[in-house]
Amino acid sequence: MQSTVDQQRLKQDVARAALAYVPEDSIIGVGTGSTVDCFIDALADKKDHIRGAVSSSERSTQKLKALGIEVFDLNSVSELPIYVDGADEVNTHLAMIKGGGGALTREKIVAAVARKFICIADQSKLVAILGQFPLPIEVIPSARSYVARQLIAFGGEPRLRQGFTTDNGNVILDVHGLQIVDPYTLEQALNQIVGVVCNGLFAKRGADVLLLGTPNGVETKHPG
Ligand SMILES: O=C[C@H](O)[C@H](O)[C@H](O)COP(=O)(O)O
Repeated sequence: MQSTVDQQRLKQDVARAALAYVPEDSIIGVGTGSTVDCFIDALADKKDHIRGAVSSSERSTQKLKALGIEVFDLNSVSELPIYVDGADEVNTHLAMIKGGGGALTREKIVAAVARKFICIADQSKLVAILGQFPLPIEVIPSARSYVARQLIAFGGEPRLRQGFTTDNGNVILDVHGLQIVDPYTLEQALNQIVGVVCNGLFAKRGADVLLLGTPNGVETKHPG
């Protein structure tokens, strides 16, 4: 059983390893979460070598700015060489479940713009089949009940994330009990439900590189 201290060290290890992918004089995409927090801390040492960042959440924006890293609006940036973000679960094809922190929609948008997605994660996130972690779905508030009924038809058990509003003013339904053997197809199908803004499956745009933190060092993985 891994202790919290050990897990934090693995997050710091992968965060530092991701710095090798940051091009000089670039604007990079930065995700959200506790692993990305470690990456932003590490990035501060390199801040004079980059132009700045596009952020996927208010949380990361505040942290970047506090460390003196300029944050650009995505609409003012035409290309991003890399996007660095964590995952709640990742499989060997580097498809992911994301959105545990509720930032999935902006994350998917920034990831879509980036040429390369670098996923940083400790070893606990690597799974054979996605779905043990409840799948987050961002929903327009007035469509909440309708979407929940549709999700039951997919075999899942949707639960409203209580007391939580996304940066976009929407709610999150966390879908429990899914065994996601075909993430690409499920991602497309969920997008067809009216009222769904975004789902937390990143399969169409999965990661290009996974930096996986293990007690024996950082392993670099590519889609299998
Ligand atoms: O909305 C949150 C993001 O998708 C995160 O990347 C994900 O939840 C992983 O976060 P953490 O690094 O804290 O486990």
